[in-house]
Amino acid sequence: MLLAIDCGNTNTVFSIWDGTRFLATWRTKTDWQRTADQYFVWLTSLMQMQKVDVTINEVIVSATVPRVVFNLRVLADRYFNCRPIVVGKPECKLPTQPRVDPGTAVGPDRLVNTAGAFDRHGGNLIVVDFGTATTLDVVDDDGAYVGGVIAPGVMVSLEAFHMAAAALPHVDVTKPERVIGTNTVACMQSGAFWGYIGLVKEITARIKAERGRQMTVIGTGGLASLFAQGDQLFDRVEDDLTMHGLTVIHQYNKDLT
Ligand SMILES: Nc1ncnc2c1ncn2[C@@H]1O[C@H](COP(=O)(O)OP(=O)(O)OP(=O)(O)O)[C@@H](O)[C@H]1O
Ligand SMILES: CC(C)(CO)[C@@H](O)C(=O)NCCC(=O)O
Ligand SMILES: [K+]
Repeated sequence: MLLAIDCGNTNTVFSIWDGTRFLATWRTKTDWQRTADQYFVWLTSLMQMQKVDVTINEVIVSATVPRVVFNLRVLADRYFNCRPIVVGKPECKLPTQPRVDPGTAVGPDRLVNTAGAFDRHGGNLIVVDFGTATTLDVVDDDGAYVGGVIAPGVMVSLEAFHMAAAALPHVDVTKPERVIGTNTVACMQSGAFWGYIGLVKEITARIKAERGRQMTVIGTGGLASLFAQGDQLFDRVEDDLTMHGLTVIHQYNKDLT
């Protein structure tokens, strides 16, 4: 059974994949100091609670935080008796090589999103991922990652805003009733919500124009379904896209050996 681990700058998601479907998915805060033993205790207690009675013998990891990889390797080695595949490392092959400037270390999550989206939808895609950063990944017709856009994440900008301005509270993102806020929180929520709608609309339109073709836009990440309520931003919203991409890359590497 495969354990797929998607480690972002904020959260780390663990999913168990039985070859056909995800049996369970659990999320924890990303913390590079968490040890293999701690991961294992946490994971096994959740598995027991949800009666996921399987043996994990394969692990794939995507980590945007390089420092977490060490302890995840120890976890795989000590408790699951295997060497993990780590996306971005030379031993992990990708279905299609990215085409970017030499020396660019593309975030593994973006490579994984690319592989997952291409597997489901074929080429000419824009993947919009609302994580710690808001990223747009452009996928060519052959499935190659050919670049994109990195913007501050929604939570990052709201947190920075709260810290920088003495009179501004912390707010959660929601879809405001109206654009014109009549109190501070509503004003800030409107700025965050419609601001990001505008960002995604403008950038996807410009990407399509720059490439001179129609492209399918896929939204993923925790806030994608919220932003999908604001406008016709996406052709699809797929919350499990990154996890799906991990299973695609894992299968690809297995087939090579
Ligand atoms: N309505 C909401 N308001 C604020 N945050 C939300 C809301 N819905 C979901 N989220 C946040 O979205 C995030 C889940 O998205 P996702 O896993 O894609 O990103 P992340 O974990 O923050 O980033 P990364 O993958 O870079 O670590 C969670 O942090 C969750 O708190
Ligand atoms: C942009 C983030 C932080 C999004 O998770 C990650 O993909 C990353 O650290 N990327 C490295 C830079 C790049 O992708 O070009
Ligand atoms: K993510």
